[in-house]
Amino acid sequence: MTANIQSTVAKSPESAPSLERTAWGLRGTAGVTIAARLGFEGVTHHYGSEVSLRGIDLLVEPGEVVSLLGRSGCGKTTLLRVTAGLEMPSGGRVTINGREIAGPKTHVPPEKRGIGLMFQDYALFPHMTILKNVIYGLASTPRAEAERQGHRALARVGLEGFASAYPHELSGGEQQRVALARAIAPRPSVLLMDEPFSGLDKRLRDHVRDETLAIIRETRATCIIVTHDPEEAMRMSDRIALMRSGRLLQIGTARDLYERPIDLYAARFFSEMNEFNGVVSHGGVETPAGIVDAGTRSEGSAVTVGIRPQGVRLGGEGVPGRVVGHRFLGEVDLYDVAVDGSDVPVKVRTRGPLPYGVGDTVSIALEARDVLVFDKVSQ
Ligand SMILES: Nc1ncnc2c1ncn2[C@@H]1O[C@H](COP(=O)(O)OP(=O)(O)OP(=O)(O)O)[C@@H](O)[C@H]1O
Repeated sequence: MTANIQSTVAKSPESAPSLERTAWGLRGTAGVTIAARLGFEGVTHHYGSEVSLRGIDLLVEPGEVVSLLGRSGCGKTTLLRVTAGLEMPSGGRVTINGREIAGPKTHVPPEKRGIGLMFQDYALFPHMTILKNVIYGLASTPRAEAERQGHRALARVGLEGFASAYPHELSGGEQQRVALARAIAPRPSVLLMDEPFSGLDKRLRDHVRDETLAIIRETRATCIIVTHDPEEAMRMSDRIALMRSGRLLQIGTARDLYERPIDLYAARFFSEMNEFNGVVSHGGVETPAGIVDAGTRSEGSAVTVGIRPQGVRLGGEGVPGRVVGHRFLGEVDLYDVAVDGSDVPVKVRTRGPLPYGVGDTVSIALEARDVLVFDKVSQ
């Protein structure tokens, strides 16, 4: 299900102007909802004997967009499914505006939660027209009104000309837009999106993300987006909830998580790292890349120092090394610099190439803001 602009145009039904197929609808025309506060208190979940959620506490403010970020299997989708009512929590509770929708004795059915869902595979019904797909969640609304809302949602995603088409006639990108229109048509107060962009061609993805975010903001829905892509999380959300092994490891703004990651695992999520173990001595830690400030770590404690490759400068004063690798990556260049005391070369990321080649002697120096010191980790 790859989507690209060419296939988009090629598949246009004759009745529809092909140019419109890449343009989204007018901004400000998505239906507005009353945003809700979504709460999780000690939410746990098991699949049989396997624990998938281990006590999730999280409050998502009305109209806030929060990304659930984490590696495969950490429980992101399960938390979304518990919220939607597709899974029952084993413990804890989920609330909307303080009202319990899932708890030890409560299970509000999915269709009564006022929640819009968008799945990774879009989950469109192949035998239904696009309009029927979009108004699927409006079963209790009078038909004419449901169709009016459906057309409006389709217009907002720029697909009003495709109401009577079928999903297979649309590209992946267009199907994504239909899924979005379906999710917003009932004006849900909470919108849940599970990897909504993962099926899209990379060239389309940024544009689709921006348009989708504009629609989310317009609807004012409270939104949770599941992703395993840190850049996507940073781009899309007000706050990021980083998950690991069924737990919320850290929650904060993109800047919080990038600048003050709670541990090395969190730091690794947002950047490649040069990592060295060391011991705090006289307020500093000696590493093969230079001495770094130990911050508040106590004297004699074992630490792991993480250094972002973009925080290593080449040239000038610093620790001597030798360039053992150089790759051109377009916007940046990546150098590998061998230094005494480390079997692994120091990775250095520069904006554009520098006048050094493999075999050259260089010196390296560290930018303090790209140096992070954590308790020593074994892995
Ligand atoms: N239907 C199921 N039956 C049994 N175990 C499951 C089921 N669904 C998920 N799991 C397990 O529960 C854990 C959490 O899965 P979940 O799908 O929530 O993670 P995720 O972070 O969304 O992963 P992904 O990014 O791969 O979708 C994993 O260990 C997974 O193997």
